[in-house]
Order: sequence, then C-alpha cells, then structure tokens
Amino acid sequence: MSGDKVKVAIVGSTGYGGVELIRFLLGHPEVEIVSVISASSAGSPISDGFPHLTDIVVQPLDGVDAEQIAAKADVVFTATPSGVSAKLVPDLLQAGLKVIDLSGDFRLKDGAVYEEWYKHEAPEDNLLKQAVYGLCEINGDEVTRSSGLISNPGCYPTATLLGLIPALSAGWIDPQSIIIDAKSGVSGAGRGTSLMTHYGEINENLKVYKINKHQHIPEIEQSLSAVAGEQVTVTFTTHLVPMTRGIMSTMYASLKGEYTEADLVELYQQYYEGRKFVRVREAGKWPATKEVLGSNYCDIGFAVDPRTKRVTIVSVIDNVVKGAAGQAIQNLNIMMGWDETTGLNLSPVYP
Ligand SMILES: NC(=O)C1=CN([C@@H]2O[C@H](COP(=O)(O)OP(=O)(O)OC[C@H]3O[C@@H](n4cnc5c(N)ncnc54)[C@H](OP(=O)(O)O)[C@@H]3O)[C@@H](O)[C@H]2O)C=CC1
Ligand SMILES: CC(=O)N[C@@H](CCC(=O)OP(=O)(O)O)C(=O)O
Repeated sequence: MSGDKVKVAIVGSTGYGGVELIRFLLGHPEVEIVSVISASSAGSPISDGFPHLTDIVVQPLDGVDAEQIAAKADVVFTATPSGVSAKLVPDLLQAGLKVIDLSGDFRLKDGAVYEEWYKHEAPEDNLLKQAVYGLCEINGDEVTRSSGLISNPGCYPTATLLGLIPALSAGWIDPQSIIIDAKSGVSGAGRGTSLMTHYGEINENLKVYKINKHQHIPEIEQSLSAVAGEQVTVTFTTHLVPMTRGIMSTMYASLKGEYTEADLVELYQQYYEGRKFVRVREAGKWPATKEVLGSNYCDIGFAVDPRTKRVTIVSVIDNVVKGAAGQAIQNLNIMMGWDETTGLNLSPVYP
C-alpha cells in the first residue's frame, strides 16, 4: 500500500450497505474513497439516485472492472448481492486487491452447505478456506495485515452470535436448547422494491418469514458449533417489522447451572472487556433498537427465569451498521492495525 491514506473502492455503492459505507468512510481519517462503483449507473453522479449525497460525493460512478479498480484502490468493499460477490471477488483478488465482502457468499466453509441454503453455485473451496470470517469481537484476531479476503458476517448472525457466544463458551447454556426469535427493519432486505417490503404490505403489519429456511441458520450454526465443540442446531425465526433499521434478536436457552442475571452481566462484561462496540446492560435492563440506531454498537441484556431455568438474551444492532457497513470498516481497521473504532465513533441517533 502506498501514500498516506489507504485508497478504497466500493462496488455496490448504490445499495443500502454501499451508501452507509460512504457515510462512515467519508469521516475516516486513514482512508480515501477513490472509486464508487455501480453496474447499472456507471457515468452518472451517485446523487442522481441519492440526493442526500449532493455536493458530498461528486466523482461519477465507475463501472465494474477489476483491473481499473486495482489501478486506483488498495482495498475494495463488495456490497453486492449473494451470487454476484461469488463471481466478482475472484477477479478482484486476482487483480491484487484486498477484498471485504458484505454478502453471504464467503461465510460458510462448506460449499455444499452454501449451495443448499443460498441456491447458487458455491465459490471455489480454496476461496472459502481463504476467507476470514470477520465477526470482530469474537475472531477479530484472525483478521491480519496478510488477510486477502474478509467475509463480513450477516446482520442476524452478528446480533445473535454476539449474544450467545460468551454464555456458550463458558459452558453455561445447553448448546442444543437454543431458540432464536429475530426481528428486522425493512432496510435489511436492501433497496430493491418487493411486495414483501412495499409500504402497503409492511406498514402496521408484522410478518414472519423463511421459518426454518433462512440462509443465516447455517452461518449461526457454524460459529456456535465451533465454540461448543459439537454440531449445534438452532431454531431460528425471522420477522419483518415496520421500521427502517434495526435488528432485535431474542434468544432462549436452558441454563446448565444456577446462574443469575448478575452472573451473566459479569461474564459478558469480562468477555467483552476493552471492546467498545458491545455494551452489556445491567441486570433487569433490556436494550431497544433505537438505542443503537445509526451506530456500530451491539447492546445486550438478560433475563433469567428460575422456574424454567432458562435465560432470555436480548441483542440489538443497526443492521446496516454493525450488521453490515460498520462491521466491514471495523474489519478494515483491524486488518490495517488501526484502532478498531477508527471512523466509527458515532453515537446512536436519538430519537
Ligand atoms: N441491508 C442490510 O442490512 C445488509 C445487507 N447485507 C448484504 O450486503 C450486500 C448488499 O446489501 P444491500 O446494500 O442491502 O443491497 P442493495 O440491494 O441495497 O444493493 C445491492 C447493490 O449491488 C449492486 N449490484 C447488483 N448487481 C450487481 C452486479 N452484477 N455487479 C455489481 N454490482 C451489482 C447494485 O447496484 P448497481 O445496480 O447500481 O450496481 C446495488 O448497489 C448483500 O449481499 C446483502 O445481503 C449484509 C448484512 C446486512
Ligand atoms: C429484512 C430482510 O429481508 N433481511 C434479509 C437479510 C439478508 C442479508 O443481509 O443477506 P446475507 O446476509 O445473506 O447476505 C433476509 O432476511 O434475507
């Protein structure tokens, strides 16, 4: 890498993940955005589709060409749909770029499992092996300067895994008892229009979707199994709620001892000590999505029911930030050896 600032490009800059990358990267002191890229609108200013970027991003959108991107940039974020990233990333790596991919294409280590859940042809095995799964607070130490391809975790898995892993790794919960009830705002589905997120369909409505079929199930199970040292299966149900941003993952598991809420708070505070972006609520207090809106925080709270000996863990994130663009920048920071919070120190937007 050369020059003072690291030069970054964004493929998929005209999507929700892409414009959020732009918002944070514009304020990042170590980074210069050298190319914003679109497959469908190359040559136009991004403000044509996103007037909020008028006079802020003035360079026209570039087309998708790996060699041209590599001629300008050191690192490229691919905020592109699953299936698209799988085809694009090999060329970007071949051109000598470091890649941080926001899609689900490189998160699963087993190509057959990917094909079963994503219904696309899997990327080559060597790329799946090479990709580092960048769930920063859990395995950020695997992200290094020599990482070529970082696979940014999914939005639901980020909220869910940050909520479950400390208790699972301490052996406090039964790995086979986990039920996850998750809810997302509509921006999780991207900018494309669909009946699912159409105003008349989602306003004043609550929808359950992809029961037992969600593509994040194998991603969650892959990480939980690695921590538990056994194959873990979960019940995972997703809901769409009439709000723009935010994920709440409410998780239930059987406790393996007489642990109290105060014990859990202490365990989680110790586990996440020094990690700014995970905030543990004191006993009896639970987070709400608005308390992390527009920020890279993940807030976690607990309730223990002594009658059922089950714990309820509530974890909230902003899906577009900690669930996508924010965590992708956190991964860039870790990869470059910068403080992981660089460029991400925005407080949540409230109200
Ligand atoms: N939204 C969210 O909360 C989260 C999203 N993700 C993942 O991040 C990725 C981006 O999501 P999101 O921004 O919401 O999606 P959007 O649908 O909002 O945007 C997708 C972008 O990909 C671009 N694109 C589509 N086809 C191609 C192609 N063939 N070549 C290059 N670019 C293409 C589109 O723009 P154009 O046509 O202009 O090129 C568009 O900018 C997805 O994989 C998604 O699953 C992950 C976690 C959370
Ligand atoms: C609300 C909503 O529709 N959310 C999307 C999140 C998908 C996503 O982010 O996709 P990958 O992580 O698989 O790339 C969904 O549930 O499919």
